[in-house]
This record gives sequence, structure tokens and C-alpha cells, in this order.
Amino acid sequence: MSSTTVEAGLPRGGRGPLEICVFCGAGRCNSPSIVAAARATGSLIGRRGHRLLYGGGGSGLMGEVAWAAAEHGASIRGVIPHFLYERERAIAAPAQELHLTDTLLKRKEHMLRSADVFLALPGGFGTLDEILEVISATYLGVHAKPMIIVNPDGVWDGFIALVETLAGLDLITSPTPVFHTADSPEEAMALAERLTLPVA
Ligand SMILES: CC(C)=CCNc1ncnc2c1ncn2[C@@H]1O[C@H](COP(=O)(O)O)[C@@H](O)[C@H]1O
Repeated sequence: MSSTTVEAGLPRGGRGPLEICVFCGAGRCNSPSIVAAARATGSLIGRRGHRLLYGGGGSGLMGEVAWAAAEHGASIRGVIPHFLYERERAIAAPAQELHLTDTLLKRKEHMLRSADVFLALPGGFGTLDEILEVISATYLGVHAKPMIIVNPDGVWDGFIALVETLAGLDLITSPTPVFHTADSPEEAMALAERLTLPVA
């Protein structure tokens, strides 16, 4: 794990509160260390004075992030398609500004438009889809918002290795990184704040 320390409060000379979009699994995760990473991510967003943008859910890893963010004073915006409201809001989610969309695509468009930076924790197919949407848009030059893959316990090592294999075959070519990785939420937060600093 990284030894990066992130103190409370916003960075001096920084760009103020960030709209941090977090992608992660909607389901319950059976790994205590990954659940702890989800909670640490939410708690850091609140403690650092940033805002959480996420899928609006109240349970699973998403819920862990959101509840920890709320407990640490973050303002939260959830974006959820109508048809997932019952399933993913589960019993309840923390107080938030909730946006209902017609489709999953509109949810992603909303997130891509509104976020300053994206963090991805472990998740399933939905999380993979969201990560690839952001990365492929960066690759095509549609936007330049940082995507940081938080990699607790090396969960994403296989994905990172696959991208390296494809790049080795010249099937992925990019002069600049299309995503970043961080071993811990602390490292991811420090990176998010650094990568979003205004260019001097
Ligand atoms: C029809 C269509 C556009 C399919 C593309 N597939 C998806 N696109 C965007 N978000 C998704 C997709 N599949 C699942 N999700 C959402 O992604 C979130 C994480 O899902 P997961 O637990 O990682 O699995 C959940 O809110 C889930 O509803």
C-alpha cells in the first residue's frame, strides 16, 4: 500500500472542491479490505471538501462509498436510471441531489459532462463499462479528464496487464496515459488533486 498521506482540507493553491465521480460495484463485495478501500474513498472525498458524483445507490460497494462520504460531510450527487431506482437504491441511500435518467447511456453522459475526475474501485461489468467509456473517450480526444483506477489488493492487475499486452501489439497507441493507477484511496486522492491543478 502507498505511504502517501492526505491531510484534511483542500490543497493550497489548488482549484477548490472537485466533483469526483466514483465508479464501483453495485453489489456487496466479500473482501473486507476492498470494502475498507470503498469507505476510505468516500471518507477522503468528504474530509478533503470535495463532492461525490456517483450512481446513486444505497447498498453494495457504491453504498459504502456514499455513506462514508456523507458521514464526512461531502455533498453528493447521484445519477440513476429510472429502471434501476428500485434495485440499486436498495433500502436507502444517503441524502443527495438525485438525478433520474431514462437510460444507462444518459447516466454516463451526465457523469462524463459533470465530473472533474474519475476514480474507479473494483466492480463488475457495469464498472468495467464505465471505465472503458471514460478511457476510450480520452483515447479519442473527446475529453481530457483524468481516470484513476484504485487498485486495492491488485484487483485490477489483470486489466492493466491486458492493456499493456494490447499496447505491445500496437493496437493501443497513445502519446499520453489514458488512465492512472493508485494502490490506495490516499494515493488516488493525492493524484486526483494534482492532475486537476490548473495549468500554470
Ligand atoms: C445497455 C447498455 C448501455 C449496457 C452497457 N452496460 C452498462 N453501462 C453503464 N452502466 C452499467 C452497465 N451495466 C451496469 N451498469 C451500472 O454500473 C454500476 C456498477 O455495476 P457493476 O456492479 O460494476 O456491474 C451499476 O450502477 C450498474 O447498474
